[in-house]
Amino acid sequence: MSQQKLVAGVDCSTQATKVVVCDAATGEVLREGRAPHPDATQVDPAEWFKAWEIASDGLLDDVQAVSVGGQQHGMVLLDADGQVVHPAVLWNDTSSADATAELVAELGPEAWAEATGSLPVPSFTVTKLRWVRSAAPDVADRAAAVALPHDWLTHRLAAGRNGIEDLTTDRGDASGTGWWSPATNSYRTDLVERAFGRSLALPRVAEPAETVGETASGALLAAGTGDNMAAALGLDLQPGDVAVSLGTSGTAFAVSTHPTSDPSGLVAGFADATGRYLPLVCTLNAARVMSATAQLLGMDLAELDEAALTSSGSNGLVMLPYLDGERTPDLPHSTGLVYGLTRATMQPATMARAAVEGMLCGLADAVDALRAQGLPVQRVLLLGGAARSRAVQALAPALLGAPVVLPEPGEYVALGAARQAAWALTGTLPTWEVASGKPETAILTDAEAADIRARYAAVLNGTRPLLAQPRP
Ligand SMILES: Nc1ncnc2c1ncn2[C@@H]1O[C@H](COP(=O)(O)OP(=O)(O)O)[C@@H](O)[C@H]1O
Ligand SMILES: O=C(CO)[C@@H](O)[C@H](O)COP(=O)(O)O
Repeated sequence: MSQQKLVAGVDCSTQATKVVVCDAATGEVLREGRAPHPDATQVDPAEWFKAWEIASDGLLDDVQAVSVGGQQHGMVLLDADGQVVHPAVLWNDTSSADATAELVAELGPEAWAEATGSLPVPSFTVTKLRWVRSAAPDVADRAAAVALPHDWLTHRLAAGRNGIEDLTTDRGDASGTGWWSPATNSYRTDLVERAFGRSLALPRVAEPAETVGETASGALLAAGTGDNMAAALGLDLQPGDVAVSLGTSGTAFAVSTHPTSDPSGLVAGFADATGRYLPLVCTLNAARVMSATAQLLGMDLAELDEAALTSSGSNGLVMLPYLDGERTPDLPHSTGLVYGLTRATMQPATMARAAVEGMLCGLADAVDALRAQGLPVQRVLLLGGAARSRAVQALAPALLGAPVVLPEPGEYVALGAARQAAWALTGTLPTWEVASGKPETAILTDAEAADIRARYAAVLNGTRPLLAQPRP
């Protein structure tokens, strides 16, 4: 009789750490845990380790391999002894907006896209390096290495790792730094020096199925990856599939066998966790648009959903949901905007509907940007916390312009990390079935969706100078 092998996958995301323990052969989830993170854009990495300890408590006894998927881009600066010298500056911290403009102006958009596959936006780690130089020069002076959230947590979990020279990362997460080229599989250390004024130690880029260490209890540690790359693994994304993830960030991404480079900055030319590529568009405002609107309206998320579904439509009410500034379109200083208030539209249900539509219009533009890069969009797989919303499911097909598949609710980032752990453990990437649920019935016609998107585009384009003003 064959012995069941267990693997664990971790999602160290913006809002929480989630852990799943799975059967390595089938992917069946046997145990799960989660613990929240502080609600901030600069977070002491020790908080992630605390959350990991709580989320994994009592789950790991017989687990043979572990892998960490993590929120992309966050800057973790370490001194020569491997100690953290500043709270990690996360992907959704827009302090580096001016630094971004400087870096883009210095090299030019085409040169950045050619060098790294992407045009840096304030999320990218390279812009945070430039920012810290002037914002906290004493911190910059002490820094000897720079790592990403999943690199740091993997390092922290690895027993017997001695110092910054033992740090590891993977292609997927490295591709979001702004100093690694997916096309050539190599670091551009000149870009670190350009941003930071001097060199820093960088994690070694591990192979996709590599074992990079062992935990204190003797489980193998796989390379880990960025959260979107892990979700692609968890979904077993294939060409023609586009994943739309509605978590803290909104992302639309697809696997590709060739690298992309978009100097317009809309599509980031990332790498995936299998040796391929993962062109991706990311918005800063997704699930939290719904929770903030629910709070405004004095509703919980189920009531917001119900209100959005029963509303007769947004009737011309448009919400640009840039509550945390925005990344795509590149408007880091922007604030949100509600346009089209009349006595008829100034109603809770209409506002609920406009919030869901506004969030989805941002993602519809993201899916169009992937199409413009020549990526086929045969179907959209909806995931992330807000994919549980019935209103989202009902509005998404017509707004995104593609059939929507709803993978069964699950932690696909943690699952993808677990699948990578199984790959490192057994030497073979296992085939795990992804079960699909039944999405809510679609409620918009194509003509209605086109009208909503046209109004959204008109408000966005008409107010761009206003949205570029500094936030109050
Ligand atoms: N039914 C729902 N409708 C809308 N949003 C939801 C629903 N369920 C959960 N969420 C939201 O999903 C978010 C968490 O999603 P998740 O994908 O785990 O995010 P992250 O990976 O960024 O931590 C929270 O903001 C939560 O409010
Ligand atoms: O910055 C990006 C992608 O480029 C984000 O997608 C982060 O990776 C954070 O993701 P969530 O916490 O929202 O899952």
